[in-house]
Amino acid sequence: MPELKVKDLSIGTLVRISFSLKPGRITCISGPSGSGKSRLLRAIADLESHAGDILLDNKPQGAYPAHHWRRRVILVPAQSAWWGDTVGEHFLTPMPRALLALGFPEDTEKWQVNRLSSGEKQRLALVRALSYRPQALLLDEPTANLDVDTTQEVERWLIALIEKHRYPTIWVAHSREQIQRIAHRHLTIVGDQLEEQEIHR
Ligand SMILES: Nc1ncnc2c1ncn2[C@@H]1O[C@H](COP(=O)(O)OP(=O)(O)OP(=O)(O)O)[C@@H](O)[C@H]1O
Repeated sequence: MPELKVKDLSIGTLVRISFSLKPGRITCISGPSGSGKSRLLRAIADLESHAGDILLDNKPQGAYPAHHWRRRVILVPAQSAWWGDTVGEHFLTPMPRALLALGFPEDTEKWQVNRLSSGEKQRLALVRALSYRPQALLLDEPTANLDVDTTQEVERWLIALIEKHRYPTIWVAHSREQIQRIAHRHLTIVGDQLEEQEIHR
């Protein structure tokens, strides 16, 4: 997978921030509520207008039709939207292995969306994103609705996939313990900038 580069990006209160995401590496981003984590992800996903450059494999965001970029650099928001009636119709390709790995039964793709719990929605939104065969992942608090055991199961599953497919990944996280478990790099929003944090293990 290619590298994802953010150069001199300004969005909301963040001013001219730059960083690179390496293939197969997880960059955790943390920061106080309202500091702009979700907006940063939305800008990188080309869902909000912004100043500065974002490049995938050295090709700028503007060189891709927006819908192509959004499939490649895919955002999984904290609260996922579901537009169809059944789970399976949201997947680009059937995802039996991922569903099995997350402990979902075989008929999950036939489930009605309106029966899903918030934790099921959150995990199925990850499966849906992967069905689009992305080249980079932007994960906004992907385990926020999950209990401790399920959180660690999803972490292990995601880490294995990120390593296998070498997705450059941003993972917004609040929990210090989670960041210690999963991050290769940790950036925190401080004022209008991102600050590098040490990861204590
Ligand atoms: N489209 C927008 N236009 C102007 N301001 C916005 C827009 N979207 C969000 N904001 C504001 O920008 C700030 C940052 O929002 P954002 O959702 O990125 O915060 P966050 O760091 O993800 O917070 P949390 O941890 O609570 O989810 C907030 O004050 C929010 O109200």
